Amino acid sequence: MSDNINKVVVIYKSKYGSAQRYAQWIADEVKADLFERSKITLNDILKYDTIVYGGSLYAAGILGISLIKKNFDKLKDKKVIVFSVGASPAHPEAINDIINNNFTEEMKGKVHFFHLRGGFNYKKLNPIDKILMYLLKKKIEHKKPDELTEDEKGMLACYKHPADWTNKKSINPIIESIKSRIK
Ligand SMILES: Cc1cc2nc3c(=O)[nH]c(=O)nc-3n(C[C@H](O)[C@H](O)[C@H](O)COP(=O)(O)O)c2cc1C
Repeated sequence: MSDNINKVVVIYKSKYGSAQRYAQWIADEVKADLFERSKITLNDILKYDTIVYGGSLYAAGILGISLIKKNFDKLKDKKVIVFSVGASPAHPEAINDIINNNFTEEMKGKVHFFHLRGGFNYKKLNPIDKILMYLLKKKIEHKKPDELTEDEKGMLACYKHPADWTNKKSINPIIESIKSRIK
């Protein structure tokens, strides 16, 4: 690890691999330790100065965010960076919704938050996710074409053609945040 950054850990929870890929890219870039969420305890996390948590989005929730939420009292004096990974593009309304759905008021003031785009492959979903996404598709299709938002149109297109928006460059703001000493 280079001298100008503190001890960094990257923790992730992913179902189909996008959040894992981003976590791996980030950990490689700053030479941080990398753990899947179930493989690290709170006591181990407390040994680090900077905690980066990444989880993919399912029904507006960041997978495994309870690890940070439940223990925030013990983590709040450290630098905490959270990133979500989802099908939604990172526009301000989407980011606001993610923050409101997943963070306490205290976390909103202290956590450095980023949203990254993952991927979507309907054919590869497990049976339950497939049913959920099928129902979402039906709900979107029920709308009149001129009522569809750009995101909904984009989502419908993904059912036919798998999408992979993961892009190494999009981790750059997170890398900057890890390297900056300001908490
Ligand atoms: C059942 C289900 C619910 C989802 N809900 C959301 C969501 O609320 N917001 C979003 O942006 N993406 C949502 N997605 C898309 C996933 O977040 C996206 O595919 C992501 O890349 C998955 O990351 P992973 O490969 O790390 O599991 C959902 C996908 C499924 C299958």
